[in-house]
Amino acid sequence: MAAAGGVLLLNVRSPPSGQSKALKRKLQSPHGNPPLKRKCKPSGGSFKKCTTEADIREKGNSSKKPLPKKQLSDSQNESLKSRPFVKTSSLFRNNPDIPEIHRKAVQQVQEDVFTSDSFSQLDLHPHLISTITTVLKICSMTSVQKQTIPVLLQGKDALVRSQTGSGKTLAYGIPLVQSLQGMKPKIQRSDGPYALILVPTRELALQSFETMQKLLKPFAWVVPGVLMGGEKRKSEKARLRKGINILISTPGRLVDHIKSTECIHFRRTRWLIIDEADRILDLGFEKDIAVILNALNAERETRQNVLLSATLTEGVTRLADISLNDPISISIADKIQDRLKPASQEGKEAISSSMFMDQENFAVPEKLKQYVIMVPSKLRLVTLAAFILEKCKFEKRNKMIVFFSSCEQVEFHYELLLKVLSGGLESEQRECLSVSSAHFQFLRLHGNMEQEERTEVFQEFLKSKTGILLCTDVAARGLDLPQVTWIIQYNAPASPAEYIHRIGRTARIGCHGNSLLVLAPSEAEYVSLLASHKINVSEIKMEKVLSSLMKDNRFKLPRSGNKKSCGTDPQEVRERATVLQTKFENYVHSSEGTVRWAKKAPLCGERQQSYPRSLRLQHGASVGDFSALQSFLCAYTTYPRNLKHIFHIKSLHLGHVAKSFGLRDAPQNLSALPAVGSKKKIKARQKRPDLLKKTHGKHRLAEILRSEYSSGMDTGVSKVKKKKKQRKPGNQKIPT
Ligand SMILES: Nc1ncnc2c1ncn2[C@@H]1O[C@H](COP(=O)(O)OP(=O)(O)OP(=O)(O)O)[C@@H](O)[C@H]1O
Repeated sequence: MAAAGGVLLLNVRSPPSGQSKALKRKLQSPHGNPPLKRKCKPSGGSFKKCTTEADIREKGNSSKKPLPKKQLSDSQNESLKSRPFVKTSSLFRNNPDIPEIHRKAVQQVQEDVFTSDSFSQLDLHPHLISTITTVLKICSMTSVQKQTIPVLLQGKDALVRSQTGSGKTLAYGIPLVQSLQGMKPKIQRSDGPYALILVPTRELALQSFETMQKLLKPFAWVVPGVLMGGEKRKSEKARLRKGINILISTPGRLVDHIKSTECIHFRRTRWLIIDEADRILDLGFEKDIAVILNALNAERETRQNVLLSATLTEGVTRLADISLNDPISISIADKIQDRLKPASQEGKEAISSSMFMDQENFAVPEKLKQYVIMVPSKLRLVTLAAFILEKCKFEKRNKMIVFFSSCEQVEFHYELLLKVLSGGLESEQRECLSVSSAHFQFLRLHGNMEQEERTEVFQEFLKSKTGILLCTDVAARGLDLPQVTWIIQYNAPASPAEYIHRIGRTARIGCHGNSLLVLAPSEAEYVSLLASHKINVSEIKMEKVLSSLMKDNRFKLPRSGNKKSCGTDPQEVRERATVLQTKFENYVHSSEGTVRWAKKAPLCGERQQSYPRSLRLQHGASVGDFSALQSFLCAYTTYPRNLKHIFHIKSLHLGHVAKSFGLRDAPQNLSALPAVGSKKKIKARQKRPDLLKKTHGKHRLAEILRSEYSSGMDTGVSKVKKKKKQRKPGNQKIPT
């Protein structure tokens, strides 16, 4: 018997007393919202039994229907009184059909990662070769290294494309170190930067810095340094003053120093390396790059320039035009395609072949198995949880990254999964903590975290053999996290290129790996889109993933009699999924704060106070302006125009989506855009229509999403008090 609006009352064992109180409050309209629609009113201050376990059966067996309350014995009544009921919804009703995936299998672009050639074949300093073999423990070159290193050693500019995890960092790092260690007169620390390496994220900056440190071991007079935001500006200035010869930075942070740090200069900068070049151009970095190029050009005429990425897209042509001088194009996949072509075609191809000819078909690591799962919105959360349970509890030895489309979703799911799957809920602790918590190590990484914590998390996940990292695209590019076995894309990426980078966090340098893309039925066409870029995905059925719940008795429904579970009985799988969903909902509805956190932006001034205490303590102001659901909707509106037919906000059922955030109802009056900032800020915007315009709609969204990659300092609205350093006009002025 379903209550109004498809809501059921389900009796599950021992919910925490706090939760039942919260439920009562909810029913009494704690936020001033209208009370939830129910057919069954609570009697005598406690919840009346409306539905039992049998009621969640879609095709209910009449013999299993509950006895009416009046027919229950006194002892049964007593036991029911002591077992409060938990509201949940029907997960398996009114879902859209899951479409069949029709697409032809495509021949994926593949690259040979390794060559049999050793580094000793190159004209490198013997100490550099011994560092490569003893410190980095690398013997033979990868294909991209074999092709790139000689070109860069000749002093040429290059545009380098090779698949994720194929060794591009060393492809530029080795020739850079070879060139700088041999300079006469010997490089002095106080000379300042000879090389500038730009990367899109702080973690990648840190990683590249560590690689350079290793390569420079025998050449201690060449000093690498990193500027990445989040650190005190003062200490970075001090390091710049002392001298950094190989400067690794995120664009935003570097621009900040260009504008505010007197001692920064590029008089001797003869290398510019832009890693993840296509990403650096996205989301507004272009402006920063223009400032940087102007600063470089103003101080030195010639420079060797290198652009690298696994996905050099059209945007890079523009960057290549303004930053490269007669570059050599290196594309490993193209080389292989050429080899596979009949001899008669080769000449023709060579003439028309350009770096960007095949740019929309990206190479995928050979040992990477890609899967897709089609999940109706309501079932997303339980399916994700079941998948995590299967891979990280029952299979073990898995290390997983789960990508979300916003910082708020990462925080929210981190808390939710930690509490519910790791047995962090009070009620669970007694029964299950010892069993389950040992299997899960949840970590999270996103652009709204304090830098110190970001670095800690990154290092911890780097070193651990297992664990689940929930993150935004801040971890999608360049990060080399060993032994990652699964990549989950819980929200689809905005482009096939981003898909390639996300999945590229596994199956690196010839290793095995797996990826899973979660799509709603309305998003099924994304599979064809991937196929059009020569990306093949195989389907995993949602039912199969949910059946993992049969292995976890925490989600077993207390059944009438002693009926045994029968393997993967689909009905019991559904029951267990419902129990799990109920646990999520109980947690979310356990306080007003969590409900609001899941649902919508806090009111002005009460932002932090209403979040769970643990969150406030842990993350301080890091929980942003958005709630999780709102931020999801917001991100959904930012899919590019050419994907709107697949990801359109109108195709989402808000009530169903709310379920996947552990909410029992669709929020009322939810606008896709949040109430941004404080009353003061809003007032200021009213006075400044230009600002309002600037921060409105998509621009605002782009800014928010871009914050993932920002320097961590307010570079947009200039707070720089120091007088801007006057620079000589450059010979190649780039408009900003
Ligand atoms: N010649 C080599 N032999 C074995 N391992 C190597 C070799 N060169 C690099 N590696 C290792 O391969 C891993 C991936 O390298 P790297 O991070 O440079 O890849 P990438 O091509 O830049 O990937 P992405 O496109 O994701 O940024 C690193 O752990 C690196 O140490």
